[in-house]
Amino acid sequence: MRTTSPPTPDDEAGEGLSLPALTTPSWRHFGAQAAEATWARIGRRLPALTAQAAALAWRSSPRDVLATTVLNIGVGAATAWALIATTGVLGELFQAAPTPDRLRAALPSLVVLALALVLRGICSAAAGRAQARLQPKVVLAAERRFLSRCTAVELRAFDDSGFHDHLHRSYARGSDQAGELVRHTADVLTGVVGVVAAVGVLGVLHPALLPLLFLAMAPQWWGSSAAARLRYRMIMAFTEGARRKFLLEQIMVNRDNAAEIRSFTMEKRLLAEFDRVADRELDIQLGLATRQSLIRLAGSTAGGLAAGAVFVVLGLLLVEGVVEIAVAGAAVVAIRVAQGALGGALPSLTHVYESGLYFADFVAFEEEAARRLPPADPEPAPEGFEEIRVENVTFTYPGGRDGDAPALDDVSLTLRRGRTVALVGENGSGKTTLAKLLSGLYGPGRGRIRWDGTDLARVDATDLRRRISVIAQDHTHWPLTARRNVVMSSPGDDPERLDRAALAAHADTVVAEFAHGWDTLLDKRFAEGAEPSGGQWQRLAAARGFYRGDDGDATPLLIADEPTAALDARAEHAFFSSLHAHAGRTGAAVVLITHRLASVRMADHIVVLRRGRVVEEGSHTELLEADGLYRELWDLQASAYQWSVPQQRRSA
Ligand SMILES: Nc1ncnc2c1ncn2[C@@H]1O[C@H](COP(=O)(O)OP(=O)(O)OP(=O)(O)O)[C@@H](O)[C@H]1O
Repeated sequence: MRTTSPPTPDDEAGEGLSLPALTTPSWRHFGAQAAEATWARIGRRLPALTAQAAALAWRSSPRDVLATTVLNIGVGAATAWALIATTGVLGELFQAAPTPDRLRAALPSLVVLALALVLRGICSAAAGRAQARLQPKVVLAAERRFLSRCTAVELRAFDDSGFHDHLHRSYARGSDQAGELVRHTADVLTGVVGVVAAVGVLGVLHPALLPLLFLAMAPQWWGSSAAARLRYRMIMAFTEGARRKFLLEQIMVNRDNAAEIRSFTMEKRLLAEFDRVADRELDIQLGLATRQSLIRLAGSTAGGLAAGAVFVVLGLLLVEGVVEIAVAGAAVVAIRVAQGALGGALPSLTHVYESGLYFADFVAFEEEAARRLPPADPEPAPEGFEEIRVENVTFTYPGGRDGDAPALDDVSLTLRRGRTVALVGENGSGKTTLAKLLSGLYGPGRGRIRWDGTDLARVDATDLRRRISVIAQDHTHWPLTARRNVVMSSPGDDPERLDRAALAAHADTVVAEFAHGWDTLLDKRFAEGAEPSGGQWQRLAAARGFYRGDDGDATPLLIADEPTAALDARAEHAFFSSLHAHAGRTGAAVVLITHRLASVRMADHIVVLRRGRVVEEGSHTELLEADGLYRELWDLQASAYQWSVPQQRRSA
């Protein structure tokens, strides 16, 4: 017989994880566009991008925009002034006179030069400060607009995978890129002002000097564009690797995975996969460093040759008497200034283009979100109802394929105040979907839901939801105190109402066990935070629903979607009793969704769904007599309990 020895840690590391290929993210498209951008394309888009950046910045802080612009122009003016003063200084210094006389004559121009440089420094520092204040304001304003859009769109937008992708792309890059766009645009402005100042001064000194300036700047232009393209190509080459690395990091640092990583001894395999990806990233980075050095070498060689050519031409102009020596000296300084300004502006130009692509996508998301807002000027929701009528409602989730069956198909039913209706049916039969329509989260595709005479399609959905309390199947674990987790469902903080809600949901016993009672923070990420169990969370979510529903007539509908899935038998029984008591005491209509048919028995009316259609309805007794799907499900659950007792006795 062959025996196999258990794998050693080294075997496990060797196996790796063999992650499959990732799908191409849509934002990669922008990286590709940036990598292929030519100066002509950038130039064509620049006016629109600058206008967008200016509008965005203006909305965030007009004061800082004005300061940035005016101070940058001040930097340019001071630069021009300093260059002209330099000509004056050089002109006096090159006079044929004794040195002390020359120095004395140059002194006024020297003072002007010093003043111009000081002014330039002050303007430059103040412009930097205004720019530094502007960027975070732009990011915050963009984030705020993004979040307000996300929370305002209709819920169905989240079921559309296209919208969802767009949302995540905008979330990941949009607001930051808005800030980058404004920052780089301001940097371009600073650079352009510097170049314009140098060009202006050279033009005044002698127009023949202008071609020299362009000759000196050409290698820089080339080097900058080559470096930018190289950078983008490398980023593109490693995008997939970076995403894999991120994915692996997320698996390893996520608390939810920590237990399974250890149980299945995945540590070495995860690290081996990480090393493989990281080694490839390192190779690419080292390759990038070498190629960047080569480009820098080529750029500086070309720059040196251009500088040599400039000096030769300047020398010829001097010999021919076209320019004086002072002008030639000032021209050298002006060319250096222009080169410095261009060196700052060129990389920013490519960044403006790249940020602009992301920002345009961000703006497109905002426009799309605006199209998905609830209708404007709806009617106010009715205060209450005697009857809710669901009439021939058909509903299909957005993003489904043609031919997909609707989640609800021609469903009709009636709810009345003070009565409990149970929705039952197998998984995927449409119960939760119906509950979401009843709670005003979705509107029906066809058919109507009416509160007495009012069609809910016409009313303000937010206003309507204020009158409904929901105990959701997938409730949120709010990172708040136990008290806030419950009372957040209604304005105000009423201790007696909190006690009643906790009692109804059996959350009082849960809270009694927390170290700080109601003031215990329910999130382990915070200091002294607690971690309730699934059933404890469920009781708190139920208390939240009861708390909201306990306000007289203001909340006439309570919907409980599988509220007891995680509860123990005692808590479950108590919960259903509370639910019925709630309907009796407040006069609210209660909708209960559950697979526990023993509890459904207590409902006033039971609706059975199958594949999105109502197939049976009536009281428990009527449905048992009808001998249909409900009977079948009931018998299955009942037989499990009847069978278990003799079985246990036999084995005892
Ligand atoms: N957000 C969604 N997008 C697309 N389809 C959905 C979505 N939610 C549910 N569905 C589909 O709608 C149908 C009804 O689902 P629903 O959640 O209403 O069933 P259910 O009766 O509540 O099921 P369960 O008992 O498992 O909770 C299912 O086919 C499900 O796949």
